[in-house]
Amino acid sequence: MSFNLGNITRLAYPRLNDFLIAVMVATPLYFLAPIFLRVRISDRNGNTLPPGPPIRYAFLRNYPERALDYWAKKYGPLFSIWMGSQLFVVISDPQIARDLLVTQGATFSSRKRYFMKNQVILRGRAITASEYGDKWRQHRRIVAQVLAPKAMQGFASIMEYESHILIKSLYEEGQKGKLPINPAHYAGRFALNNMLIISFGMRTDSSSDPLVEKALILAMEFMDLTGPWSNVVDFFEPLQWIPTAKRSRGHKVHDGLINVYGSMIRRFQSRMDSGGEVPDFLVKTLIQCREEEGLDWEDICMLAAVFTLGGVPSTSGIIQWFLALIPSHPDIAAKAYEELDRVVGRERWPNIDDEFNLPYIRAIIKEVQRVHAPFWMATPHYTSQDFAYKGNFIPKDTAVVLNCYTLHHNEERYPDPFTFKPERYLGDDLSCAESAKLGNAMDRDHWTFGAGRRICPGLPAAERELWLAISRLLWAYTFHALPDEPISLEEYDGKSGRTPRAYRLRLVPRLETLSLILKQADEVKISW
Ligand code: HEM
Repeated sequence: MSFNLGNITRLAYPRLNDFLIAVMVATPLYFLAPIFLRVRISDRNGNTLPPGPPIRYAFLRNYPERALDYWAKKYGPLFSIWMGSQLFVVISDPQIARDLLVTQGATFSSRKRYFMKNQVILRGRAITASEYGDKWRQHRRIVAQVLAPKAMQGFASIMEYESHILIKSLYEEGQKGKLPINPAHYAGRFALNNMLIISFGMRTDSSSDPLVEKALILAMEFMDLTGPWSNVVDFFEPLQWIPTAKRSRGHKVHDGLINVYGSMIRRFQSRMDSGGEVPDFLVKTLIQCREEEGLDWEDICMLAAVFTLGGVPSTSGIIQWFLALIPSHPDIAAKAYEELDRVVGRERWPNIDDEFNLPYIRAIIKEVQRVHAPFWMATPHYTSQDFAYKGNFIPKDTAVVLNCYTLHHNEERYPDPFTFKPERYLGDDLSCAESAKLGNAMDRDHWTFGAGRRICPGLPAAERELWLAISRLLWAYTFHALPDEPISLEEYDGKSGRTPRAYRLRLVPRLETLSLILKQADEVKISW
């Protein structure tokens, strides 16, 4: 018997080659798959991750709320998604939001150490970047003294004054309705002055004060750099070693915050040291309790800065969204005018005490916040331990997103959700802060200020500012878009906080009495 070796090798080698090729392809795939595909994880009781897209994403850059809304419809009110190495769980249902973020607050209240926002720019500070724990509790307690609803009553006259100046500067610079204006700068200065007074006891006394420009640019740059989904570097850690232009922008924002707010704090401190009079506001408290509370220099600067970072683009954004919406809703403006004329009259404008007598104006403000929440994803929370919820496993170190866009367009809660319809809030007599505490989460007005232990501590301040600005704008003006400059209600600027794309409108005085009222107060300098 003779063996034909030639035939054997011809038969065996192709198989060997196929096998080797298969191994060469499969091996890297085996190691790379977890980088590109979702992995199945379950706890020891067999609870698995909430369902979600099969592949991992590097970033969701523009309009991420649209992708989240699509996935929520496809995978349900609790879905999960992998962004590189980071697992996210997305909540799109009010009861689940309450069960997890509120009831299980001890597990669902930390923050991810986002590279750009929390490491490069805020360096773990400014409350919003602090992980859940003693430092966060301490910083939140310190600012709560200034921001609590009771403390806000002390700022009522300041906010009334700033809303007066807002209406007046729009009147003067818009030449009584003759000139179209972009309201961004005016709304920004209104919100900035309120925050400067609460934190430093000072204000800018003209629209051209360089501090307005500096503070607003820093806040907008912060919003642009810190989207919860927009930076690849947040989800692929090795990239954090590579210097990039974006990272340099982040460092510049950090340095800008320390320089701008640090130099104001230093001036304040040297006045205190020399025995001069300084107002009794946040910065004084921070300086006085510095040693006792063990605050370092960056803690103080960032706590002062967060008032403008957190409070300015959001509050001014809602005022801008209101002004963007109202020209295309003359029927709603007409109902507002009717209520204002009937309840307040034409001889004076509304003030803080009128709020609960003007339900339609309150309803307009709540509806603007529903259809144009500045943060469609709030600020992601982070889990500090494993948790199982109705068969779903949510591991420790999961980022948890409140999907406000889908929550705010829930047909069952808000029939005809894409229509701007203030009427839906008539009969809701609660403030946003009270509404957030309701036992039935389905009854909550909206989720614009987040939820649970991390809920926005600036809520009482923001509500007052919005009331004064919007009720007085409605009392004072009629609103006109320019025929050849349509105002977009779809597009926006900002990756974390969102403000409308630049637009112009004309604000025409509605009543003769406006000019008399505006004469009652002028710009004043408040500094030290
Ligand atoms: C209309 C205006 C505002 C809106 C829509 C808004 C919205 C939010 C949201 C969604 C969060 C995240 C909540 C969460 O994690 O669940 C937040 C947190 C925060 N906001 Fe506001 N905010 C506004 C005004 C303000 C003001 C005026 C201040 C300061 C005076 C402020 C200071 C903060 C701070 C410090 C945090 C971090 C809280 C924490 O992490 O514990 N906000 N805000």
